[in-house]
Amino acid sequence: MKIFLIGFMGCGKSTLGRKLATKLGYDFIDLDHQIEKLVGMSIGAYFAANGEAAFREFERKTLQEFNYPSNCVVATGGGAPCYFDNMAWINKNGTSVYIEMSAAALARRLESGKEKRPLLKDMDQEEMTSFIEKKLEERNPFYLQAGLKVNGISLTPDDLRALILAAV
Ligand SMILES: Nc1ncnc2c1ncn2[C@@H]1O[C@H](COP(=O)(O)OP(=O)(O)OP(=O)(O)O)[C@@H](O)[C@H]1O
Ligand SMILES: O=C(O)C1=C[C@@H](O)[C@@H](O)[C@H](O)C1
Ligand SMILES: [Mg+2]
Repeated sequence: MKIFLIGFMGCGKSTLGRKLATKLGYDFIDLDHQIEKLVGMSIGAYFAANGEAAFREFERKTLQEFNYPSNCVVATGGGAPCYFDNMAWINKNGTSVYIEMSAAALARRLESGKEKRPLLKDMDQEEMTSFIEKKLEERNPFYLQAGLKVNGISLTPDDLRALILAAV
């Protein structure tokens, strides 16, 4: 089974995904890290050098052309499902799981680590909360196409595994 974790920055795709993969005995793939490996720089540096549109193209190519093992957990980039035909591609090729959280909870979590996230790096808590609220409105129509939606607050890898296994 190929499990694609989707959701906003900070919802826990990378952190939970790695632990979930270990529990299932699956490979773990973090598409943001894969992109960083392929372009030879951080996502922040890639945004600064080439802009967001170039990043989205590269992200689509990486998502859709990666040679996935048959059993894996994939942490997608926060924006990946919301561009091109990526969400349809994800649903055609795997089981998608949306880790949902409120804008306020995401903003609290993202306070540390925002320098690594180019879309957020210059914002304070208040700006971040309203930016995330607006982005979630735009992105939810894509995220909500996931086969399964789970609440990301206090979500443990064991909870996530149980919810996924119950749903498939
Ligand atoms: N289930 C959880 N409970 C509590 N804290 C968490 C949980 N999952 C992640 N975190 C914390 O939230 C922050 C963001 O998590 P993570 O990097 O996994 O998010 P992400 O969804 O991969 O974000 P991005 O889309 O930017 O890659 C980290 O500091 C992490 O330690
Ligand atoms: O939500 C987004 O648009 C992003 C999320 C991160 O995972 C990275 O893919 C990048 O920082 C953009
Ligand atoms: Mg991540």
